[in-house]
Amino acid sequence: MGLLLTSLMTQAATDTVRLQLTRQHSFEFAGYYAAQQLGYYEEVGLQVELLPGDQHTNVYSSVATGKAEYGVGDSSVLIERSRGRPFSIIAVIFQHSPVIFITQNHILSLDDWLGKRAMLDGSSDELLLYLQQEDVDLLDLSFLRHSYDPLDLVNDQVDIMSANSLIEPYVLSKRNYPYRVYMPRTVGIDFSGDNLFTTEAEITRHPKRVDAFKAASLKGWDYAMKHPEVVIQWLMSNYDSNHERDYLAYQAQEMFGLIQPTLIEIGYLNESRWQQMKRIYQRMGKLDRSFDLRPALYQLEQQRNWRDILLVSGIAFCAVLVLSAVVWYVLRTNKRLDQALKESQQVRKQVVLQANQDPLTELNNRRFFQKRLQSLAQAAETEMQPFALFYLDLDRFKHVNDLFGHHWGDYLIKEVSKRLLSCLPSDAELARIGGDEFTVLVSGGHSRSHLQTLALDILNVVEKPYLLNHNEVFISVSIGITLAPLDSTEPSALLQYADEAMYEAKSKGRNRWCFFSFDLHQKSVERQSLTNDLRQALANDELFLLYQPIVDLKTNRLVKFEALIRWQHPVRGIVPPDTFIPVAEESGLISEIGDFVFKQSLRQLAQWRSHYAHDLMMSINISPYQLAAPDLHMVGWFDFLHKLGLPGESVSLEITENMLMHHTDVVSAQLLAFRDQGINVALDDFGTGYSALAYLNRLDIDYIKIDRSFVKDLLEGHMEKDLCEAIISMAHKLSLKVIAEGIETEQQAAILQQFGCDLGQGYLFAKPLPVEDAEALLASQMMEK
Ligand SMILES: Nc1nc2c(ncn2[C@@H]2O[C@H](COP(=O)(O)O[C@H]3[C@@H](O)[C@H](n4cnc5c(=O)[nH]c(N)nc54)O[C@@H]3COP(=O)(O)O)[C@@H](O)[C@H]2O)c(=O)[nH]1
Repeated sequence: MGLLLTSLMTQAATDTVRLQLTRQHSFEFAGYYAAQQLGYYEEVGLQVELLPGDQHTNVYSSVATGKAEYGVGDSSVLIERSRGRPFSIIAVIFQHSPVIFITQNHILSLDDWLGKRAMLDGSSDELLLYLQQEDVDLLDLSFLRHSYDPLDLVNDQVDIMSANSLIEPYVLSKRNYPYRVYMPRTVGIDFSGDNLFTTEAEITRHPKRVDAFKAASLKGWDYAMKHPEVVIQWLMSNYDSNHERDYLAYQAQEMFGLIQPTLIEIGYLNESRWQQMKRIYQRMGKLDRSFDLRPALYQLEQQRNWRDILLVSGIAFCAVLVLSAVVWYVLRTNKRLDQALKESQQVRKQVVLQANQDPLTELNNRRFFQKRLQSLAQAAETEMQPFALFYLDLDRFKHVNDLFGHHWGDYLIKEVSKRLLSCLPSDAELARIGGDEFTVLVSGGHSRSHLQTLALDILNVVEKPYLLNHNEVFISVSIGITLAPLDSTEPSALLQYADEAMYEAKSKGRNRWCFFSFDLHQKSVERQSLTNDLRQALANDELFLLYQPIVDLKTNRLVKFEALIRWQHPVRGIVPPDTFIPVAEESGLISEIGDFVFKQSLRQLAQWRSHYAHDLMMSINISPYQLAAPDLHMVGWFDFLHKLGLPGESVSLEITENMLMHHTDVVSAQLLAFRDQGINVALDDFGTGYSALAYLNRLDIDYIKIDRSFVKDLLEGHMEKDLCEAIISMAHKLSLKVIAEGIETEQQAAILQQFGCDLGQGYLFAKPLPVEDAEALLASQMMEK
C-alpha cells in the first residue's frame, strides 16, 4: 500500500471530495479521521470533507445526487444498484455486520420469543433472514414501532429489539441492565458491515482519484486500528462529537471483532462472500436473477478490464481449437457409440455400477458423489433449491490400521458404512469418497436444528463400540457441514468449505460437527498463506533463536538456557511460535524446523561452554509430532551431539504432558533412547494435564516444569500456593527436579525458594534474549566468579 500511495502522490493539484457518513462523528469512522489528521489524503492530492449524518440522512441519496462523491453503506449498496443507482463498492471496512437482536434477559432462547413484543428495523435483511432460518414466524411476534431507544427494554416497553452492536449494548451495560444478544452470524448469515462506495461516474471520470482516496483511507484505517486511543483523542478535540471517551473506547474494542484487522487485510473484498450475499438477496426476492455483481465490486471490475483484453486476443485462437475439437469429438463419439451398442446389456450395467460404486462398502463412490453434487449445485444456482453437504472423516482411523492391520481397518470401514446407512433418512445420499472419508448430501431446505439432529445421530451410531479381532474398539467421526445456496453454489467451493468445517471440528476436539462460516474460511485462508510463507522462511533465514536464562534458585546463578524460536516475517513482523508451530506441525515442516532448533542451539551451547561455562546446559522444546515419529524427525541427532563433543547431560528436551497420553509405545522407547544417551527430559506445563507424578518416574522424566499459571497466582491463601508446595515436595521424593516457569516477582521467587524449588525461569531474571545479550550475561556471570 505504501508503494501505491507514493505513486499516487505524484498527483499535483488538490481535489476536494466529500464522504457521506451515516451518523454523527464516532469511532465507527475512525480510519477517515486518521487519514485526515495524518495528512494521508493531502499526500495524494486530496482535500476530504467528512459529512456527518443524523437520523434523516440517506447516504445513498447523498451520493446519487452528488452531495457527496463517496459514501459509507452496508451490503444494501447492491439493492440500491439494482434500483438504478450505479454504485460500486471500493473497499470493505467491516468484514462483519454489527446488526443484532437484543432481548430482555429472561428470554433464554428463540423458543421463548413466541408472543413477545418486538421492535424490528425492517430494512435489516440479515435479521429477517435470521428469523426465517431459525423458524421464527413473524406472525408469532407482536410488532411495535421502533423507538431506537434501548431504555425501552429497561422500562419493559418491549421484549426484543433489533440493534447495532456498536450502540445499544453500551447503553444497557452502562446501566448494568442484563440482556441477551442474538446474532445472525452465529448461524452463518454473515453480511459485511460498513463499505466504502462511490458511483460508476466517479470511477470513469476520476479513476486516479478513486484509487488515491481508497488507498489513503485504508492507510488511515490501518493506523486507527493500531492506535485507537490517538484517534479517540482527535475525535474528542477536533471533531464535533459529543460522545464520551468510554463510549468511543467501547466502539473501538467492538470494531476490532467486526473488522478483524489482524486476520484480514483492511478493505479486502472477498468475491465469494458477495456472491453469497447476492444469492441471499435473490432468494428473498430483493435482487433479480439477472443481477450482475461484477460491476458492483470495484476491484473485480478492474481485474475484468484486463481479462477482457486477454479474452479478445484469445478468442480467435480458441474458436479454431473448439471447432477442431468438436469435429474430432463427433467422429470419435460416433465410433464409440457404435462399439458400445454391440456390448451386452449386462456388461453395460456392470460397468456403470463399477464406475459409480465403492468396491469395499458398495456405497456410492467419489465419482458418483461429484456428479450428484454438480447437479444439486446447479439446481441450487438456477432454482434456489437448497441442500446440505456433510463431510465426514473418522478420527484417528490410522491408529486402528496401524494397531490391527489393514484387514481389520477395512472391516471397520464396512461396519461404519452400515451404521451410517442405518441412521440416515431417505433424502440423504451417502458416499465414500476416500479411505476414511464419507459425504452425505441432504436435499431440501432443512433447518439448522434438523441438520444438527442428523449430525448427532451420525456421531451416536459411529461411537458405539466395534469388535475387532476380539477387542472392543472405539472410534469417532468429525463432521463439517456446508449449505447451498447459502454458502455457495460452486461444487468445488462447497466441498472445500465442508472440508474446512470438518477440519475445524477436528481442531475443536473431534467427535463433533461444525457448520461452515466465512470466519472459518478466513482462518483457513490465513493458515494456508502462513504455511506457504513458512516454507520459504528457513531458506530465507527468517527463523532465529532467543535464549531465556534458567537460574538455580538457591544461588541465583544461570545454569541453563531455553532455546525459543522466533520468525522474522518480511511483512507481518515477528511471528510468535504459538502462531506458527501449529502450522508447522500440520504441514510437516516441523521436522525441518525442529532440526534447525536442535542443531543451532547446540552449536551455540558448544561455543558458550568452551568460552564461558563448561557446565552450561540447553533446554530445547520438542513438538509431539517429532516425538511420535523420531525415525522421521530426529534423524542423526545423537551423532550431531557427539560430533560437537557435548555430553548428553548438557541437553534437556522439553516435552508436554499430553505427549505421554498418546503413542505410548513409541514415546516410551524414545524416552529410553534419550536416557541411554544421558539426555535429560523435562515435562513442560506441568499441572495443566493429567500426569501422575509416580507415572513420570517410571517414564524416565528428569525435570518437571510447573506451569506459569500456578506461579502467577502464588499468593498467600491461594490454592496454587499449596499445590506448588505439594508438587515440589512429591517430585523431590521421586528424585525429580523442579523448574518453576513464569516467575515475574521477587515474592514469587521467595515463596518458591522457601518450598525448595530447584530452578526458576521468568521475566524477573530475564526475558528471552538475542544471542549477543545472552552471551553478555554469561560473560558478566563469569566475571563475578
Ligand atoms: N516445538 C517448539 N515449540 C517452541 C519452540 N520455541 C518456543 N516454543 C513454544 O512456543 C510457546 C510460546 O513460546 P514463547 O512465546 O517463546 O514464550 C516463552 C517465554 O517467552 C514465556 N515466558 C517465560 N517467562 C515468562 C514470564 O515470566 N512471563 C510470561 N508471561 N511468559 C514467560 O514462556 C514461554 C516458554 O514456555 P515453555 O516452553 O513452556 O517453558 C511455548 O509453549 C514454547 O514451548 C521451538 O523451538 N519448538
